[in-house]
Amino acid sequence: MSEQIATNEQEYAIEVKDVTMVFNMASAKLNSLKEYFIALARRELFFKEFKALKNVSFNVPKGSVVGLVGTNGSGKSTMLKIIAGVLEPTEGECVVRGNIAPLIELGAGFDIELTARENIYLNGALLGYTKTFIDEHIDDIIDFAELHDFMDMPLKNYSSGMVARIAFAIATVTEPDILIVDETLSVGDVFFQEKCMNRIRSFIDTGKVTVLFVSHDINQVENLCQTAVWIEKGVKRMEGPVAEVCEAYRNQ
Ligand SMILES: Nc1ncnc2c1ncn2[C@@H]1O[C@H](COP(=O)(O)OP(=O)(O)OP(=O)(O)O)[C@@H](O)[C@H]1O
Repeated sequence: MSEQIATNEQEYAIEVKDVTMVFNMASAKLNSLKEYFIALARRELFFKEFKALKNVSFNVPKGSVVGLVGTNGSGKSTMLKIIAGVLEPTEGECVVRGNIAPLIELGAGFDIELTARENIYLNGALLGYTKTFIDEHIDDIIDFAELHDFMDMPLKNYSSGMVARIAFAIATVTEPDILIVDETLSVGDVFFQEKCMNRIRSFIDTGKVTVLFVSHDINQVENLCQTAVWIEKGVKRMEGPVAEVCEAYRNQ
């Protein structure tokens, strides 16, 4: 019996187990670090607890494509960051099996003083690629980003869309086990978005890559995903076949 459970668990790429995330928010508006320390010293600083996620649980089977839907501020990005290991949940745990390409906050690990080429090596190292691997793939990355003439320009002169192009190209140069896609692609132009979606679809077509997809474009979620999880005000409201969840979400 226990052996069967273990086998089933291995079939999940992601297990979100009873996750609660509490943020401490300062109750007063402070404009500087100086004001912060003065308020702290005077014991005038109070924090309010805010639960961004409340006992959320769901499983993502390996090779499945799952959409995460919910209105603004419902906790989707927080959930993705916990899964990607960027945030530690206050309670509960998240088990992830496989390597993740997190397409959230694209370019967050970049150094804007360095050139795009230098950032490819830096970000590649953060993603666990060796220098030899990047040497072999840098042309593919530059080709995909279509920024050949800008490779030796410091990133501070890049537009947000150009940064997103480089970041997406690096993160998806190899096939990940798990791909996490947030709204970030929306900063790219429509042609680049289409190119990114094609690459995401090609990963999905292999049947091996697990995809967790967040978008406010409900039609896109319906087109791409098989199942969906609806989170509202930090609580899981519904989980199931994508058409049913999206229908309920539209009619809320
Ligand atoms: N670092 C933080 N500190 C305090 N509160 C935070 C922090 N990050 C997120 N929150 C709060 O947690 C709640 C959920 O935010 P989150 O970004 O996860 O929502 P979301 O569903 O992704 O929203 P959107 O659709 O607008 O992107 C919000 O009320 C937000 O203000």
